[in-house]
Amino acid sequence: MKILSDILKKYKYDLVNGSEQTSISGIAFDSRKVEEGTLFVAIKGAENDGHKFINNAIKAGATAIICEDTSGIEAKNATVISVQNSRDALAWVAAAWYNYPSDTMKVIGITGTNGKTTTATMLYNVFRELGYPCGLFSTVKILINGQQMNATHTTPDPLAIQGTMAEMRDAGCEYCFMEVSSHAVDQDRVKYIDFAAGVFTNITQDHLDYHKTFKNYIEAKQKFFTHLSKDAIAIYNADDKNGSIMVQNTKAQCISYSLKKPSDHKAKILKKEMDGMMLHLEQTQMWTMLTGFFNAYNLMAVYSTAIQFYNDSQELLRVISKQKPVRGRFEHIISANGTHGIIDYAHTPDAVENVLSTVDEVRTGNEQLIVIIGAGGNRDKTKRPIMAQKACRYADTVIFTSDNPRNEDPEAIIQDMKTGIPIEFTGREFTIESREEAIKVAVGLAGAGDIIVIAGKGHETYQEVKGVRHHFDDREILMKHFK
Ligand SMILES: CC(=O)N[C@H]1[C@@H](OP(=O)(O)OP(=O)(O)OC[C@H]2O[C@@H](n3ccc(=O)[nH]c3=O)[C@H](O)[C@@H]2O)O[C@H](CO)[C@@H](O)[C@@H]1O[C@H](C)C(=O)N[C@@H](C)C(=O)N[C@H](CCC(=O)O)C(=O)O
Ligand SMILES: Nc1ncnc2c1ncn2[C@@H]1O[C@H](COP(=O)(O)OP(=O)(O)OP(=O)(O)O)[C@@H](O)[C@H]1O
Ligand SMILES: N[C@H](CCC[C@H](N)C(=O)O)C(=O)O
Ligand SMILES: [Mg+2]
Repeated sequence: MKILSDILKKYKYDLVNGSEQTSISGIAFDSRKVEEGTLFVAIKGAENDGHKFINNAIKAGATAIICEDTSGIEAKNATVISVQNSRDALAWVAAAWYNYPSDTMKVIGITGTNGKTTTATMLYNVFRELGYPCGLFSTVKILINGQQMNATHTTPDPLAIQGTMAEMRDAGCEYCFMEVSSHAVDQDRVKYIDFAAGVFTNITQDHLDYHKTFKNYIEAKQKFFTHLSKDAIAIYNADDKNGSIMVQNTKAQCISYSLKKPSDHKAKILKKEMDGMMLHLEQTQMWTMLTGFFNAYNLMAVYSTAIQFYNDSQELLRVISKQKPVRGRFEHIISANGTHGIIDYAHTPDAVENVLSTVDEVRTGNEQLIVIIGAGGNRDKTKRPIMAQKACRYADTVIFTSDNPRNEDPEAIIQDMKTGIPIEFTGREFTIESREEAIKVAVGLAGAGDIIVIAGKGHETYQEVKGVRHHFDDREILMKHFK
């Protein structure tokens, strides 16, 4: 139990009804999760307005309400607090409820269109190997010193973040690595977290369904760096067109990394192969099991961040060079007869370009490249034809298939994609809506040495159709047909 005035101390609000001395047994922003004594925070969302559920929350036992609009509230005995921005207030009370866990550890937030999971996961693994207790928030999973919890979002809601971070604190974590999505910044999910560092990987087209314009998308990511404190460090990719823009308003100390320009940390790719590459970094040659220039950027992000907190460069490079690819990111499987399968989470035009151009660089040129690709439903529609166009640019054969159709018609999503097929490619594509069938056909077409890239779902173990998640795992299906 906590007293309302304690969790609102120093926060700007108006008391509309009741008393700030009200006791609170918990916090909820979903009326369906309210219990006796809960503080209910009403949020205006994309689909619903939490204000409509305030009276339900009170009936369910809420003793206090935080909201922006107090009209229509049948308060009776409930305390009603009016604030300017409920999402901001939710982030504030969530941090206070769990006694500010981010104050007790170094929290490092990683943002960017692509590379967040790869970078955050590698940082977590590197610091664990260096002997530090650590936590990780990622798209794939949440980890506390090796103990796994399921992830529902790339960056969860403020209550889930603060609650999990409190568990990290209780487990003695010294570091917490967290993917920070643009949705999370826009919705204040990470506000009032005391970040020790922020990392920017890159920004290219995605999420225009949500942000509407690329400019808004850039601004959402920039806001994350603008909110860092003067004691924090902002580490950014200087080769990205918007790298310096990200950090232009930050008070944090800025550190840059690059493969092309003068910067604080610089690397060079010496040799690239299917299963790794040789990098030159800090006067040292380092072999890594990750491949592709995009992974050289991820490794630079890892090194440039880690060296801020752990200053033995050689030891750091030794541990970084031992890192394996992250699940579903350029995951390479070879069949008994020598066909190569690559499972990758490329679900943006830039990621498709990067993965396929990398395959193109490491292939001999005599083998076939078959790409299986789809696009998610209820997400940015404008990226669909561009993803298709990129696939056709490098592949010999493209099989268009279903990803997570969500509430859209999978056939219509595929049709959107196919408008991006260049005329000269016509006739080299198939449409096989069933993803399993698409994988089976690709395996049937491929011989020894040929390469099948399965893009878009990476680590995912489900296919989401009309709100239901059916078990589906690209890796499992590929292995089955590889036998
Ligand atoms: C568009 C979006 O980001 N939506 C997220 C947002 O929901 P919302 O605030 O818009 O919620 P809403 O459904 O409109 O409801 C408004 C309010 O009414 C409340 N409500 C609703 C019904 C009811 O009966 N009672 C009630 O109180 C809701 O709990 C909510 O507080 O806030 C919720 C809680 O944090 C999220 O679960 C939800 O994620 C949805 C499921 C989602 O799909 N989000 C994706 C797009 C997302 O966030 N993706 C990014 C990563 C993307 C990437 O980097 O690739 C992520 O971080 O995962
Ligand atoms: N630094 C990078 N630059 C560009 N593309 C990348 C980079 N790193 C990875 N990719 C591509 O993007 C895909 C997704 O990578 P990753 O999961 O690390 O990104 P993410 O930012 O966490 O994605 P999400 O937004 O879905 O959480 C990879 O499978 C690969 O195709
Ligand atoms: N975090 C990303 C994942 C996309 C993965 C792809 N398989 C899809 O369903 O679109 C998103 O929500 O946009
Ligand atoms: Mg991710």
